[in-house]
Amino acid sequence: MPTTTTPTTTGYLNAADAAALDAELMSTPGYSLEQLMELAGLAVAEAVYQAIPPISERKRKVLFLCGPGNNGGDGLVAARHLVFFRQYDCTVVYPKRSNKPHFVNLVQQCVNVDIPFLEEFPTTKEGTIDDTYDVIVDAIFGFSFHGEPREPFATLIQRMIEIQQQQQQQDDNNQVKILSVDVPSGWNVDEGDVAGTGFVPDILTSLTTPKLCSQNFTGRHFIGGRFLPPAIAQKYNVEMPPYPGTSQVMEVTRQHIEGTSHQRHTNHTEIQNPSSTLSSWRDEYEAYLSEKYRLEQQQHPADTPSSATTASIIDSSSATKTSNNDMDRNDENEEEEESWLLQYAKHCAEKEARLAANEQEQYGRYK
Ligand SMILES: NC(=O)C1=CN([C@@H]2O[C@H](COP(=O)(O)OP(=O)(O)OC[C@H]3O[C@@H](n4cnc5c(N)ncnc54)[C@H](O)[C@@H]3O)[C@@H](O)[C@H]2O)[C@@H](O)CC1
Ligand SMILES: [K+]
Repeated sequence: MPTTTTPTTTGYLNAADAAALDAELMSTPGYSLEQLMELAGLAVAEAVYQAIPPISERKRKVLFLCGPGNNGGDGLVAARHLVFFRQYDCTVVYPKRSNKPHFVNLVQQCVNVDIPFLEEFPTTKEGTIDDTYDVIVDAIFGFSFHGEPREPFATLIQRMIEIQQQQQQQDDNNQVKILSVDVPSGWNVDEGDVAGTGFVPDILTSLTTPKLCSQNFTGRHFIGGRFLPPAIAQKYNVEMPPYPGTSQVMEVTRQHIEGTSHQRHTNHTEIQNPSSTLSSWRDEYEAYLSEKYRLEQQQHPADTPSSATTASIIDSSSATKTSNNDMDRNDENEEEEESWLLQYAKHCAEKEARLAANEQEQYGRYK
């Protein structure tokens, strides 16, 4: 059985621990890469759905940039699931295909649902970069990336940066959003964008638990990968988020300013009271929860729990945080945890029911 280095105590995994956890999980009887990648990819698809929800006028266009390893595999799985979510048209750029049977099968499954494959970043008829996508999913590199990106992936990362630079000049709400899978590609897994590329995704979906490089990420942040058994989570000091209901992801964005015109980069500086380095996803989540409830109450006062309930959710969330650091948690704290989890889960279930009703209505238009 592989041994871990000293796990970080921050709740964020460094590259060595992420690899050790991954190896340990795969060597644990009962788990397979295929199964975990399927769940990871499903989580990514759900994060896309939540961050860039369907619209009624047309299908959303999603471009997947898939790298040579398992991060790219997550992208292939996510593309297929999004097609089954119905309101998304997916295209995959997969320039360096793995010939492992699992990956060959994943490609075939995408082909079976008519997903087109490209070798390089798409261009328009005029030869310029095609930036007509609603979302670009960066599934190029994950936690095994090191050094400087080599071709053909360096160019794919460069294209994302160029699109971001172009869009900075435009005041347009229809900007393409970039969602990175697990790690923003090109970032050092422990230290972030030390190469100074300037690439900052709008959305990050961390798998299993956030990696060290995401400590100062201030865009929308989801955690997915709802499969870690408690013994491994404990060994690596990973705290699983309280995923609501059947969801494969949970948003833990530090400060999520919903409804503002979402200017990339300026969005990062608009954030109020940004926490400095966070101690765990819980800090991020608490700030998010408080902001989310404040905004939802403003927008739909009759639809959201009362401020007293909200305050108690957040208070007991803080209480849980303290108690979670204490392995001898008492019953009272467990009850508190249950109470805020249950309230939050109930709120999410109501919201999901509303979304499902909307979707039902929209689906009729696509038939
Ligand atoms: N345990 C987990 O949490 C799970 C992780 N999964 C995914 O697996 C990822 C890790 O997968 P892998 O270990 O295959 O690694 P990656 O997908 O991060 O990348 C490895 C590949 O990138 C290449 N590479 C590395 N540095 C490069 C450079 N500078 N230029 C060009 N190519 C370079 C390597 O040769 C290798 O082919 C995670 O980030 C996550 O997305 C999921 O699929 C399944 C569950
Ligand atoms: K990535």
